[in-house]
Amino acid sequence: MSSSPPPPAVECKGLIVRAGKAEILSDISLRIEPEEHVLLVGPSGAGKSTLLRAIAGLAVPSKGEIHLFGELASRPGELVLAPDKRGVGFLFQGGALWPHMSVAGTLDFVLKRKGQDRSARKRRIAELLEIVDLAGYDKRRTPTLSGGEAQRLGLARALATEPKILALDEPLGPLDAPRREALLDQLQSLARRFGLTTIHVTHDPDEAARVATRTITMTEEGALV
Ligand SMILES: Nc1ncnc2c1ncn2[C@@H]1O[C@H](COP(=O)(O)OP(=O)(O)OP(=O)(O)O)[C@@H](O)[C@H]1O
Repeated sequence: MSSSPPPPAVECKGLIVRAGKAEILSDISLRIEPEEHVLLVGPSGAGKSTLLRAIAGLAVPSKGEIHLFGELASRPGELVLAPDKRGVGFLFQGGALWPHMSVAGTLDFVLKRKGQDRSARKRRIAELLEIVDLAGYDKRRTPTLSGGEAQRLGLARALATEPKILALDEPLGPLDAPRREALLDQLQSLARRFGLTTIHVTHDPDEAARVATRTITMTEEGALV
C-alpha cells in the first residue's frame, strides 16, 4: 500500500491581508514542510510580522487561504480555526509579556485557557520553567526580568500549548552576543526535541546563517521574491 506524503505544516494560497485600504500581504503562496526551519527575511515594513500573525490567526485574510497540516485554518474574512486551536506558538518581538503578572501567572493564564486543572497546571509550569532555564522564578513579576529572561519566558509561553509550529518574530532582538548564542542553541534543541516546524524572522545575517534550512524573502510590497 502506498502512503501519501504528509500535508505541509503551513500552506498559504494567494494570501492577501489588508489593513484599511493598504495591502500589507500581496498574493502570498508558500508551503512549509513539517520540521522545516524557515527563515523569513525582507526589508523593514515588508510584512514579515503580518505573515506570522496571519499564520497564527492574529490577522484575518481578505483573500486566499491558510492550511495548517492539511486543515483549513483561515479563509477570506474568517478564522476557521481560532488562534488557540492552531498549534502555533508565537514568540513576539520584544517578548510582549503581560506587565501585571508573575512568571508563573503568565504561564498559568495560558494553561487555564486550555482547560487544565490546577495540579496539572502546576506540574506543567514547573516543567516549562525548567525547559527555558527559569526554574525558581515563579513569583517574579515580569517587569523585573532582564531582556534575556523575558525572552525565555516568552518562549515558555509559546511552548505552553504544545505547538507543532513556532513563529519566532526577531526572538533574539534585545540580547547581547553570548545570550543570543545561548537562546539560539536553546531554540534549536527544543525544535529538534519536539519535532517543531519553525518560522524565524530576523534582520541579523549571522543568526540567519545559523537557523535556516531555507530562506523565504519578502519584498517591500509584501510579496515573495
Ligand atoms: N494594523 C495595521 N494597520 C495599518 N498598517 C499596518 C498594520 N499592521 C501592519 N501595518 C503596516 O504593514 C506593513 C508591514 O508591517 P510588518 O510589521 O508586518 O512588517 P515587518 O516586515 O515585520 O517589519 P519589521 O522588519 O520592521 O518588523 C508596515 O508598513 C506596517 O506599518
